[in-house]
Amino acid sequence: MLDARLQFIDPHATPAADGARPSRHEAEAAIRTLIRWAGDTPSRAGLLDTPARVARAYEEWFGGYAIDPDALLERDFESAGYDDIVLLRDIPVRSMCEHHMAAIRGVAHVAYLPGERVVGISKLARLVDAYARRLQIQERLTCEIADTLHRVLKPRGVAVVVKATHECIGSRGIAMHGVGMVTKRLLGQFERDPWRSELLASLRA
Ligand SMILES: Nc1nc2c(ncn2[C@@H]2O[C@H](COP(=O)(O)OP(=O)(O)OP(=O)(O)O)[C@@H](O)[C@H]2O)c(=O)[nH]1
Ligand SMILES: [Zn+2]
Repeated sequence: MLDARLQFIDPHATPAADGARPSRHEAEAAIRTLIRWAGDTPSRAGLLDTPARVARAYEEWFGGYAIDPDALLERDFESAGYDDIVLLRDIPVRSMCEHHMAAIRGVAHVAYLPGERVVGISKLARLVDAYARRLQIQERLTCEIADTLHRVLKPRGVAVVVKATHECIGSRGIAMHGVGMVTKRLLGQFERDPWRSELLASLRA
């Protein structure tokens, strides 16, 4: 099933840059190596199925590589005269930091100012998820969501705000739980007033 879903390879992700994609068998062997390196014994009963489980979990956490984000926005509709802000708030962000492969958790707010066309709101949430479920830094995640929506839908403006906490600073290193990071990208008419102020007011509301 996974291989079928992996037909799309994101040009920015270069997943095959270090060689062909390893087999599931190789992935599970790598997890056994990590278990041993952590200090445990992969052959003990409780860990026997763990490599397979972790591989399946990786298919979910990194399922974004199999999704073509542009294709998510293919089906659009006439905006029917609506010309004000469309804002989808509090879209869950479940990502992985590319430095430590640790969880990034938070929300994204995605807004656009329609031109001729609008998209189904679920597609905005799917777009966030497609880029989140990859190895990321928050800045790139924010830009990729905004730039794709801007390029494909061609609205008058796009704004993306991501608010997230990073497990890599919450549970290791500086170990400061609850520190939040906020990133935003404003494009087109959101770069200037009056829409910039309108947007920021909508986000505060
Ligand atoms: N800008 C940015 N930095 C991030 C993000 N996720 C994690 N980081 C940071 O990436 C940096 C990697 O720095 P390194 O010095 O190479 O790694 P490290 O030795 O593990 O750093 P410490 O976390 O300070 O212990 C750390 O400062 C992380 O806090 C992100 O989304 N954006
Ligand atoms: Zn990290």
